[in-house]
Amino acid sequence: MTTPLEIPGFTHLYSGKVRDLYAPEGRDDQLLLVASDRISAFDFILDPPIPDKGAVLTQLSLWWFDQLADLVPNHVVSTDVPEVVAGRAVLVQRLDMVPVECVARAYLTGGGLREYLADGTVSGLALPEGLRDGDRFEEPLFTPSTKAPMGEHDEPMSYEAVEAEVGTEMAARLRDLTTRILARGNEIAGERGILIADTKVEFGLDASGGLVLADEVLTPDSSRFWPADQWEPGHTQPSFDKEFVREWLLSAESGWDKSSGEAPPALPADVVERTRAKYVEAYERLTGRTF
Ligand SMILES: C[C@H](c1ccccc1)n1cc(-c2ncnc(N)c2C#N)cn1
Repeated sequence: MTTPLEIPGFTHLYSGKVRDLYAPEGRDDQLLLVASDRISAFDFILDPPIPDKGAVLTQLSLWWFDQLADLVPNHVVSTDVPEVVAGRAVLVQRLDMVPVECVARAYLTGGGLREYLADGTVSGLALPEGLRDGDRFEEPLFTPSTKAPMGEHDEPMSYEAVEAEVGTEMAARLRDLTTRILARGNEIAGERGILIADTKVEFGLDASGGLVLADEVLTPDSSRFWPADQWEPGHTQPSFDKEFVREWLLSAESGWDKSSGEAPPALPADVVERTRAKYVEAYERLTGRTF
């Protein structure tokens, strides 16, 4: 992992795969959430970073927070951030984070599909037989998971386990909000030719115990974005944003053997640029704004 960026007036707290968390010196009620240009695929952080990815996804998340403000309050305090992270950082209210990865799925794929094929359930929810990769659920499903330590995979969590962790009332609230956020996301994205297959959101509790939407929301890093015009159940769907990266890494040209466990080679410039363009395209199609 690279050395985290030094930001005068802020203390580095934690680095995730693609984001970093800082504390403002002298203020313990806020945090600075910084999105890097790092891109992750096949469980590796790839090289090189994708120019502007952090800024595009930060601005997209801020737009989604506004679209969802009638549904749930959020943790955004200000976008007046240090110049060195301008456009790709957000000052947020420090919350008591709920220890559950709140995942909602509108389509069956990824880890949910693997669990379904193994035992007919997703996060303990029994599903009908005969579902295929990419099939759409009538309503988004709440399929929570644990918050695994860095580098490990989140484990599916049954709804009963969520209730045991946070209580029945909070569990119901988490399920309701998480599924409604994805449903709203798909209402809006669907009109713009993008399907959001699934998403992970995080909630925290404010000082008065109120539930607040935190982290990032409905970005290609927290969700699976699929081009709607290529949706075809029965096989892996193309990723809206990572397809060029995946295709190149799996091609003979890269020389990479995915099963080797070795880190992938650096991405060629054209793959980097075309991937950057997909992030900008997602932002502009969803928000109607120019990046
Ligand atoms: C998972 C995520 C993370 C972000 C960036 C880098 C690595 C992880 N994270 C968010 C908090 C957090 N804690 C207290 N209050 C908050 N408002 C937030 C938020 N958002 C802690 N971790």
